Amino acid sequence: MSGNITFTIIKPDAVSKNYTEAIFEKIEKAGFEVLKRKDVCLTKELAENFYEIHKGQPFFAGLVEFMTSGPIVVAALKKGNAVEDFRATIGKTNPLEAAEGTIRKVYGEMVSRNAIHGSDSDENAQREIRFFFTPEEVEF
Ligand SMILES: Nc1ncnc2c1ncn2[C@@H]1O[C@H](COP(=O)(O)OP(=O)(O)OP(=O)(O)O)[C@@H](O)[C@H]1O
Repeated sequence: MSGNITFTIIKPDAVSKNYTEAIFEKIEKAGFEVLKRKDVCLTKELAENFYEIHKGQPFFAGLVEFMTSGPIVVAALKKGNAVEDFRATIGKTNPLEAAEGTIRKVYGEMVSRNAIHGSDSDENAQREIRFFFTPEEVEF
């Protein structure tokens, strides 16, 4: 059975264009409760750890550079079937292929600047929440 918590990052492209509040409005309209959010600046080392699964991909260095190029906003979200539902809400990785009305379609530019991240499994949602929040911050 799938869990009711997922994790998101508003990426530097969206934050620098002041899309953050509009994106959170869209997230809440889609039925998600924002349990906790905070502003973060990733170091190169943290970004490399967060995306370690993509180490070796041709886009890895660019991804790390992009994710460290400015502030991000991270958040834990709650809704039934959270992971799957949130990935439907944000749309496909490439904004050019994302469905109309999805967050990446509306706010993303291209695959390397796609505005938002959403966890791809319950296990990764927990890992990513622990990566960014202290245990005290996520006593939901
Ligand atoms: N071919 C690519 N070129 C450039 N960047 C890419 C490419 N594929 C993926 N990325 C970047 O790496 C991130 C992680 O890729 P992944 O395949 O995990 O996609 P995702 O699960 O949809 O995205 P995210 O993990 O950010 O929610 C993408 O969000 C995107 O920013």
